[in-house]
Amino acid sequence: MNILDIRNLTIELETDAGLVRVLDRFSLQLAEGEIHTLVGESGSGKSLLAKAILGFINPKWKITADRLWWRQYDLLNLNPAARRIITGRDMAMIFQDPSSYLDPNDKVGAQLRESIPRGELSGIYLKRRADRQTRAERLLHRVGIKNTEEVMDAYPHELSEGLAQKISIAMAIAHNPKLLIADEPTTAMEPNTRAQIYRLLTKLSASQGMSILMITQDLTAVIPESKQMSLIYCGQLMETGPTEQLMSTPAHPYTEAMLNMSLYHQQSEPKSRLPTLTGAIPTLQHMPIGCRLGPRCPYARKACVQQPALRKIKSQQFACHYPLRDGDDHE
Ligand SMILES: Nc1ncnc2c1ncn2[C@@H]1O[C@H](COP(=O)(O)OP(=O)(O)OP(=O)(O)O)[C@@H](O)[C@H]1O
Repeated sequence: MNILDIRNLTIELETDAGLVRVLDRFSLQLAEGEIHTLVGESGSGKSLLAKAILGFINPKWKITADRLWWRQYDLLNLNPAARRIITGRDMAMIFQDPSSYLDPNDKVGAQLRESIPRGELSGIYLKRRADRQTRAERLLHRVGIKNTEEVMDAYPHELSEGLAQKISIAMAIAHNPKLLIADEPTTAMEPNTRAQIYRLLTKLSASQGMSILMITQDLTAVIPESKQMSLIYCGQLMETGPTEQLMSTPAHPYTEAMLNMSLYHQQSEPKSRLPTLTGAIPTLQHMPIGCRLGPRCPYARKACVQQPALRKIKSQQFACHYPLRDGDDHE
């Protein structure tokens, strides 16, 4: 069952050059307990999508959607107070740089204790304080930290990058969210630490039935446990579906190009340059009309000045007039 259902979400921002569509009819569905990876180059609108889901919205942004549903809640039509309650209760986010999340002036223990929801503690002050401490230690155990006393007594800058990220995950899951948005949580980490963080997130998702929207810029960061994947380019959905299927038989030229790019980088001694995209990502003020990949796409033709509708082959969906594989049933 889809716990998050986004259909044709559009976000327009006011810039010096006028109103710009940073998300253009973007759709995404996330099932309960599922890990779904959103892949897109820098500036493609991934963080804005996360903000729209969490409700961190500037009142000046123009947001429309056929559907922006979280569980049974129609998020766009909730009043701000109700939305804040639902987001605070059900959702959490972690970031690329955990230190942006942690207060540098406060010891880790104090911050962890503070992250435990007040409503879950009862009794007199001394009991609540002791319970907070026990809950904080338990949180550390859940993220695989054993030397709890030492870690709680440290300031954030005294922690390694991986440890700091584990603390930010512990704080994010303190209220048992149903959705965790992980915005490039391992970028710039060394491979071992990266693998540890991924293992931890996968374990948490499996043990708590927590859905995770994993955000990344490149396909090499897509973990096998992420059964679903979506690719976004300049605010438009290019392709979405089962990760394995998209990796083995991409239908969209963008998915193919991203795959080629990641294969190229994985070669220890790259000999041949696999075909990827030419040119550069357009600026916000100069978005192409129709399919925004058009000017960089090797298969583009006249029809691409019209934005393609989403088409479907089994569970794989893509927005392309000239896909690498074809299907019959249109959505
Ligand atoms: N508040 C804002 N006002 C104006 N433009 C914005 C604002 N926030 C984001 N943008 C622009 O919207 C586009 C999408 O931004 P976003 O941060 O969502 O990209 P991203 O895919 O998350 O990139 P990255 O991977 O580098 O974080 C970018 O061109 C960005 O400059």
